[in-house]
Amino acid sequence: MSARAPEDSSAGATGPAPVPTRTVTTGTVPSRPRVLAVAGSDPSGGAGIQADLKSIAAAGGYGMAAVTALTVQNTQGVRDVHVPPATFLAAQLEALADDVHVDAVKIGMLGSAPVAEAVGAWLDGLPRAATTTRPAVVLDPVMVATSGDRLLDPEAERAVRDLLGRVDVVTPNLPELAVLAQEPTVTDWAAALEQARRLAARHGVLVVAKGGHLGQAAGSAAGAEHGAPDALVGPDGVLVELAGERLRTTSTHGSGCSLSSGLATRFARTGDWADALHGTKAWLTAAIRAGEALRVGEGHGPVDHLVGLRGLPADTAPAPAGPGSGGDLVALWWEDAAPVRAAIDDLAFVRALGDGTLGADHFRTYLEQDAIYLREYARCLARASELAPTRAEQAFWAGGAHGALVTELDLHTRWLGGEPQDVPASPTTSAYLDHLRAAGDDYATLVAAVLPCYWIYQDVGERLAARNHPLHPYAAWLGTYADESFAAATREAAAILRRAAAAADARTRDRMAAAFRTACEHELAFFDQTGLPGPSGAARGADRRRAEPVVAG
Ligand SMILES: Nc1ncnc2c1ncn2[C@@H]1O[C@H](COP(=O)(O)OP(=O)(O)OP(=O)(O)O)[C@@H](O)[C@H]1O
Ligand SMILES: Cc1ncc(CO)c(N)n1
Repeated sequence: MSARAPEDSSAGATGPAPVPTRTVTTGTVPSRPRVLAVAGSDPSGGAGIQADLKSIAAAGGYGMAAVTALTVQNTQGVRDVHVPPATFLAAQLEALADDVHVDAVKIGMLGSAPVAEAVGAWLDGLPRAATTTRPAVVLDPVMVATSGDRLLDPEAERAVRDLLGRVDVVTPNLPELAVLAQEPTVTDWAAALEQARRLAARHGVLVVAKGGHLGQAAGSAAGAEHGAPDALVGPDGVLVELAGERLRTTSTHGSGCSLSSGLATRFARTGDWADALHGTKAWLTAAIRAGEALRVGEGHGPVDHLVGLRGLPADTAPAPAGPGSGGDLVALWWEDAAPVRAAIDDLAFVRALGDGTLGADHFRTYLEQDAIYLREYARCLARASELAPTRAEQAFWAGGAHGALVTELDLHTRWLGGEPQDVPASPTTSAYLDHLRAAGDDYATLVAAVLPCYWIYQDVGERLAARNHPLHPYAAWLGTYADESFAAATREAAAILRRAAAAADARTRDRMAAAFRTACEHELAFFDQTGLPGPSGAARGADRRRAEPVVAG
């Protein structure tokens, strides 16, 4: 399962091996990989082996753990560290290797140089690359906890650096990246990617550069403007870059541990580091978002590793395992669409609607197209009602169709002073409607295609409604967004989609994911069709282009 040979362990002494992102295996990829975490223990359950085991399970693997160190730790900090003899860790690793076929290894906190050296010796004894039996190895070079406490002796940094040539992927945060590269800590993302590339080239290893610490070094506490990007970087540069929304939360304790063990598990299932990082990032973002609700501790709380299990009705089995299906698919699809949603918030039209500077002509053009859209959208909801497998779902979609025609369309025509006359559907409106109709008789795909219209409207609307005030020129309009019954309908539509996804086979789930994503992109194009120029036009271009093939097809 390994992507590379372990020979070049002495930094820079030999030429680094090429680092492919897609591993050619002679065996089959296991659907339930056996994944070993070699890491420290965090009694608060958010980081270390406790996080790893939950993360591995959430990604569909079987988790095992060899403990390198014990910490006295809660969400506020690390009070003490006890490192048992390295020989005891070596005995744990040996006992496992004697008995269990390990598909992937994640290495976390090592604590001391002798422990790091014992792990290195164990890695050296594993079967060589290009066989079916060598596990993929991810190293999370843990040096400092989220709370700021040290978790590695300074003299052990060299021993961790020595492991770089023996692993497939290393996942440093920005300060750890600098220590490994033996260079100053960088403060911007472009410099981080360049530093990661140098490290990858020097050691023949793939580097996942993590943007969680961006903004901190520059002194801005939240760093919201930096986002939370991650990237997979090889010796020749960036292989995959994932934009990430920076969530305003303190629930990030153990996010690095969770990322690395999720990555190792997903790689063992797919054989592709880029896919594995993509899936892990989508899951982790959902897990960070859900962390606060766990209400664990007063400091940096844990992420909710099992976010994928929440919200599934008790009578519904989780979706069967398969690449990319890690529990709550609908939450993952929503997270996957985060860049599209961010681009909607960023549109000149949406900003101007929020701050009240939107011209009446632009608003009118938007409403006219939306009225045309709503009449057809109501027909799609009526079609969902026709296809619904239960009476409750049939009634729900019939109610949705009625609501779109009566409540929403009435509002439009009142605002416009009558039904739009002789206004043709724009290419953008037609393309969106064609996409909805393309689901045909496939109920699950149709439900996936119609949901973004509810969800994005409700989500964007919530933020717009928060900016309303009595003197706002569109006060009456923005007021309609804060409607709790619409929010409830959105939740119900999402629950129906979740049930449909849980019952669907893998091919249908793929179709559903594409229908959901494309509908999100049509939402972006729809909001943007009034031709209002905005500062972020270049960023939006990519999303618009993705929606275009649907117009052609
Ligand atoms: N506020 C946030 N919002 C969204 N994602 C975040 C946030 N903070 C961290 N992440 C993500 O969590 C992962 C871990 O990132 P980070 O750079 O914080 O690693 P770390 O310092 O090793 O983590 P740890 O907190 O476990 O020590 C990355 O995927 C990062 O993008
Ligand atoms: C045991 C352990 N490993 C790693 C981290 C880093 O988050 C931590 N806080 N505790």
